[in-house]
Amino acid sequence: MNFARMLAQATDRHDSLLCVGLDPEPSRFPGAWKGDAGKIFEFCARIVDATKDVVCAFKPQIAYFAGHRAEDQLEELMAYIRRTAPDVPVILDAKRGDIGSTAEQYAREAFVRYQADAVTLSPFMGFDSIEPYLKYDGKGLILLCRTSNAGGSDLQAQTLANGDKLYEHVAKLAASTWNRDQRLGLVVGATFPQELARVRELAPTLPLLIPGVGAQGGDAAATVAAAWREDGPIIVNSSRAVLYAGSGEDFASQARAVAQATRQALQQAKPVRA
Ligand SMILES: O=C(O)c1cc(=O)[nH]c(=O)n1[C@@H]1O[C@H](COP(=O)(O)O)[C@@H](O)[C@H]1O
Repeated sequence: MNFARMLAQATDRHDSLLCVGLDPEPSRFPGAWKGDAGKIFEFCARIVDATKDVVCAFKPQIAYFAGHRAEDQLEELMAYIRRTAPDVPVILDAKRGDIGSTAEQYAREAFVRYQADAVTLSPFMGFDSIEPYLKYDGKGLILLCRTSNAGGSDLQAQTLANGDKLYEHVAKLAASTWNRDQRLGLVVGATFPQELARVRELAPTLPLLIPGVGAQGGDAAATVAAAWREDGPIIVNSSRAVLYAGSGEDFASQARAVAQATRQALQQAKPVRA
């Protein structure tokens, strides 16, 4: 099944706009697992078990695995999610961007090695750095547009010769010429609700991956108000606030409680249908 359809079904079935980000940091693991990079898979699998019925997606961040020489555990985790939560799409957060021949290898990594349903990409190197990923039917490509960090403004807020800010230009391209077969989405931080609303205006129906609620302080209600549309999917990511909600043996149920509360806050912020 393609990414867009999986996302729509998981969003509906679980009544959820929440994506749980899988950013395993061993130094924050509970109890006896603390500091043990050999427990990355187990930690993430427990989080998946505890939240799979309250999310619209999972988003493993590849650096948290690669940084600990734990790519094998990421492969295991991807297979585990596929097996135990087959209806939940998985976005591999890799933020790749390179010339076409190298991009082909990154695309292979995301979609063949890890079997992801979608991947995050940097659009900085232009369309030919994105094109190789389009060869994989049905997969979603989510381009960085207005990132959640303060430094995102350094480049993304610069005004171009045509009067657009760089992030606006990215949104326009993704909503038009670059979106050849309707598989592009955009990353926009919850920490910048005004820019989020602007991106939604420029790209009314594109899926928006919105990180920054939870640990980065973005507001769930403001996020939904700025970006949610009946025909424009949003995927609101929270990682650390969910993963490290508890530090004891009950960490998974604590994670579930925070995920449920975040999911509810997002649902409640949706406009009531007339
Ligand atoms: O592409 C992303 O997911 C991303 C883009 C962005 O602008 N900001 C951002 O925080 N992220 C990722 O989203 C997650 C946010 O984690 P928390 O701040 O712990 O919720 C991390 O995995 C980041 O790498």
